[in-house]
Amino acid sequence: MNLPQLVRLVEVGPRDGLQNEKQPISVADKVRLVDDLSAAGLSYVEVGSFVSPKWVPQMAGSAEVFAQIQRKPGVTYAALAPNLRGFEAALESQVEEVAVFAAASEAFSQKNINCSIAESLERFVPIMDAAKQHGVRVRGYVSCVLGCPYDGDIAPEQVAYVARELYAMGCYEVSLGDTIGAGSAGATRRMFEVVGRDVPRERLAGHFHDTYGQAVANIYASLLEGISVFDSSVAGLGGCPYAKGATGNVASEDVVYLLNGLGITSGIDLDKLIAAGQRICQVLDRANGSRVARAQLAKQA
Ligand SMILES: CC(C)(COP(=O)([O-])OP(=O)([O-])OC[C@H]1O[C@@H](n2cnc3c(N)ncnc32)[C@H](O)[C@@H]1OP(=O)([O-])[O-])[C@@H](O)C(=O)NCCC(=O)NCCSC(=O)C[C@@](C)(O)CC(=O)[O-]
Repeated sequence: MNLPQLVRLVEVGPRDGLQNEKQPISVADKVRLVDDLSAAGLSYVEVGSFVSPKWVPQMAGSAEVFAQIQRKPGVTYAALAPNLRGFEAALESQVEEVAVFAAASEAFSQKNINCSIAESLERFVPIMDAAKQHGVRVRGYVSCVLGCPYDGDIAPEQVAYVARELYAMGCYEVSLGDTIGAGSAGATRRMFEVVGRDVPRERLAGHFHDTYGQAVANIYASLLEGISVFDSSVAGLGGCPYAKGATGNVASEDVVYLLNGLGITSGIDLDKLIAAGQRICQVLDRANGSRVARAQLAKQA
C-alpha cells in the first residue's frame, strides 16, 4: 500500500498533555504553549477542556486560555466537551471545534465520564444537535482501543461499534486512542482493518500513548493502513488521569521526524516545535519526553 503524501497532526499537548499535571500551570504559560505551537506550523491545537473541574482540575482555566491565545488564520483551536454544558461553555469561548469522548471499554467509560458507553452516546446527541445549529464541527474520540487498564483486552469489533456510532451521529472524524500505550504494530493494523470496514479510513485518526515505546511503530503501522491524521503531544507531555501508569502521548517532534524521513508533508517546522517543547518542559521542570528533541538539543549544547 502507498503511504499518504500528506499527514495532519492534531496537537493535543495543551489538553491531553497538561491535564494530568499535578502542579498549577498559569494561564500565561498555557497561552504561550498554544501560541508557540501554532507558530511552529501546527494547524490544529486542542487548547483545553470544558469538563468538570472536580474531575480534571488542571483544565479549569480553559475559558481564560481561549480568551488570550492569538488565533492564527488557518489554525483550528479545539476543546473537549463531555456534555451540553461543556459545549455551551465552549461556544462562549468561540471554540471552532469540539471533541466528544467515549470509550471502547465499559469500565473506562465509568471511570472517565461516570456513565456507560450507551449513556455516553445518548449524552452526545444534544451536543451534536447544538453543534449543527451553531456550525461547530465535532470530532469523536474512542479510548482504550488497544486495551483497557480495567477490562484488559478489547475486541476490535467493540472499537468498531463505538466508532461507527460516533461517525453516524455526525462526528466528521473519529480518533482511536491507545490510552494505555500498550498496543503493538500488529494489533494496530488489525484494529484499523476492522474499524475501517465501518468507518472510512480517511475519517479515522490514530491517538497513541507511548507507555511501551511502541507509538512511532504504531503510527507507521497506521500509515500502512491508510491513516493520515495523528494526535500527538509536544515533548510527549501527558498521561491519562484514569489510566494508571500510562505515559504521555507520542511526542509531536518524534512524529514529525518520522514523517520527514518518509518524505511525508506535515507543514511543521521541527526546530520551532522542539523549542516550544523545551520551553514548556522548563516551565514544568520535567524531562523532555521527545527522543528527537533530546538528541537535537544535545547536539546543539
Ligand atoms: C462528564 C462529567 C461531567 C460527569 O460527571 P458527573 O459527576 O457524573 O456529572 P454531574 O452532572 O453530576 O456533575 C458533577 C459536577 O460537575 C459539574 N459539571 C458537569 N458538567 C460540567 C462541565 N461540562 N463543566 C463544568 N462543570 C461541570 C456539575 O455542575 C457538578 O458540580 P457540583 O454540583 O458537584 O458542584 C465528568 O465525569 C467529567 O467532567 N469527566 C471528564 C473526564 C475527563 O476530562 N477526562 C480526560 C479527557 S478524556 C482523555 O483524556 C482520553 C483521550 C480523549 O485523550 C483519548 C485517549 O487517550 O484515550
